[in-house]
Amino acid sequence: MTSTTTAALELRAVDMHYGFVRALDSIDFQVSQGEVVGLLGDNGAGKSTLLKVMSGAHRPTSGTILVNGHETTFHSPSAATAAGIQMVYQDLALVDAQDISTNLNLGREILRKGPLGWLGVVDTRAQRKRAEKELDRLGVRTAAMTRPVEMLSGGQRQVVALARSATRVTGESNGVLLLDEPTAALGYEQTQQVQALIRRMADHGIAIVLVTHNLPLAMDVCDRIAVLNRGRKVADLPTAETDNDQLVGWITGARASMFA
Ligand SMILES: Nc1ncnc2c1ncn2[C@@H]1O[C@H](COP(=O)(O)OP(=O)(O)OP(=O)(O)O)[C@@H](O)[C@H]1O
Repeated sequence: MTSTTTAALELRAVDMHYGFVRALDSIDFQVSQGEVVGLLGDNGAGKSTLLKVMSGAHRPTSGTILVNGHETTFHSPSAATAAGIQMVYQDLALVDAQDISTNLNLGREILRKGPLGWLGVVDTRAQRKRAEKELDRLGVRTAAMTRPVEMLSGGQRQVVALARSATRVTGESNGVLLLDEPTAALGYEQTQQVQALIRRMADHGIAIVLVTHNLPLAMDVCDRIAVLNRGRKVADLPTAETDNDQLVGWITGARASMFA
């Protein structure tokens, strides 16, 4: 990244302690609009903790968080969402019995006047129209809007969940999506589908942090990759400048830190 670009989200010297456990040790990290940054590391390396700090679920023990260059403190996940930063959880949090459109519009329903003239009936048609437009913009082709999401495949459900998160962060700025293992439960084709959507979302200017244990996925979809090892960042470089063996070396600790 050039010095003229302001990161959408930046962490400076972030520490996170759980009692005596130092889960994050002086982490510097940044992601810019339109960029996909992979966050790799072995079990217990600190990836989830870092995502929790970025999503407002945890307050860091020390360090600074900047959103679009402005220093910020998140007191809750909703404060982070209001700042355009949204965590997408593995378990998706979709309402199974409801259709795609209802799921995409959850929490931001369009209301119209009911039979007695009071505002308060969900405008299903307007909601469907908006959902179609938003999916279209992301280049997503899904089953009919009226299909309950419980009838979708794992990959389609993940696509709906990602699209829903994207609609929540794309306001005036393009927002930041934090993805925790979005393909963990998916087969090959479904992973391809989700991978393509991640790329398209970045092409729309969304900044994306992708935590994954799937190295080929990270190599394919990420512009940049950072590796954590026991709470420290040991590598951070453009994907084009690294390879599978190097990354495995940093993940396992066999390779010395770039920053030592
Ligand atoms: N709530 C907690 N209380 C105490 N220690 C914790 C807590 N959450 C995480 N830790 C510790 O912090 C360290 C980092 O854990 P974290 O879950 O962030 O790693 P991770 O890279 O996400 O691992 P995984 O790939 O297994 O999910 C580990 O040593 C873990 O045991």
